[in-house]
Amino acid sequence: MALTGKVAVVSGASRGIGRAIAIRLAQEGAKVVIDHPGDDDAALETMSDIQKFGGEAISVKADVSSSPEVEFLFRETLETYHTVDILVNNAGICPFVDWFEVTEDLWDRVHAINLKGAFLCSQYASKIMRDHHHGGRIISISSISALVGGGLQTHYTPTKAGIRSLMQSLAIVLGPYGITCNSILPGSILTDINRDHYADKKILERDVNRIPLGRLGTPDDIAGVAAFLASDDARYITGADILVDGGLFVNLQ
Ligand SMILES: NC(=O)C1=CN([C@@H]2O[C@H](COP(=O)(O)OP(=O)(O)OC[C@H]3O[C@@H](n4cnc5c(N)ncnc54)[C@H](O)[C@@H]3O)[C@@H](O)[C@H]2O)C=CC1
Ligand SMILES: C[C@H](O)[C@@H]1OC(=O)[C@H](O)[C@@H]1O
Repeated sequence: MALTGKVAVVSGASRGIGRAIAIRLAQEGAKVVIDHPGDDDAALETMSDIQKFGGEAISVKADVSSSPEVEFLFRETLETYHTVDILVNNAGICPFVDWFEVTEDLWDRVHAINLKGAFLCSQYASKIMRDHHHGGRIISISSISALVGGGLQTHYTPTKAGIRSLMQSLAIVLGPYGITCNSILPGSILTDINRDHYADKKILERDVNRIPLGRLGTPDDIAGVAAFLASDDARYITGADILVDGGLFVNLQ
């Protein structure tokens, strides 16, 4: 197994893409820390799915937008597994809201969870990786929205562009420590984040028709790419993006 003996922290791993990544990394042999913001039942389900195939995981309640809670997340990780080799910055929210209705509070909340959360987790994880002298992998779930706009996502797309930019800058700073920093840019993946949005069949049909591969993505479509970036095969990749969108981005005409 490609990740045997590695310790991976996955933020927002109770559901959706984070959950699929946590399970896939555990299938590859990693010991996984399932971060969640208080989503206990779903986090326990992720953990029990991992334990069913003999994988190892713990779950830790920590809101990534809070520095003391992120400190707690990494303290618990060190107490149980003694190091961190892989961080996946996945936690995120995307309320679909009209531009004229976007409040300062909403703007701040989305930025605090999506972008500040990636900053806090990356800084805590990279200090451990630096001090333990074994290199590491930081993988952030940005979005196709780092490259294009979204009419109902004016408060969200800047956070995804920011995460991609953070990974590029961290690739420079952390390269000398053997820590790679990359982004995955998913297109439209059906999860709880957009389930209500896609309950509107017209919106669903419109979006699917724009995807050359003819379907929305699944969390597993992203999990395999995260496992690759965490593996030794990706050792010379840093500061890069992998767009995983079924061809949506190139479908202009
Ligand atoms: N579903 C999609 O089409 C796309 C999703 N993404 C990104 O993928 C990531 C995962 O989203 P999905 O799995 O789709 O949505 P989801 O809603 O299924 O999962 C989001 C996860 O983040 C966790 N979370 C929310 N606030 C948190 C906080 N303060 N601290 C810790 N965890 C928190 C939730 O508990 C949940 O496990 C997000 O960053 C999202 O922006 C990017 C591109 C497309
Ligand atoms: C949640 C949305 O469906 C999803 O989020 C993104 O980042 C993509 O751009 C999609 O719009």
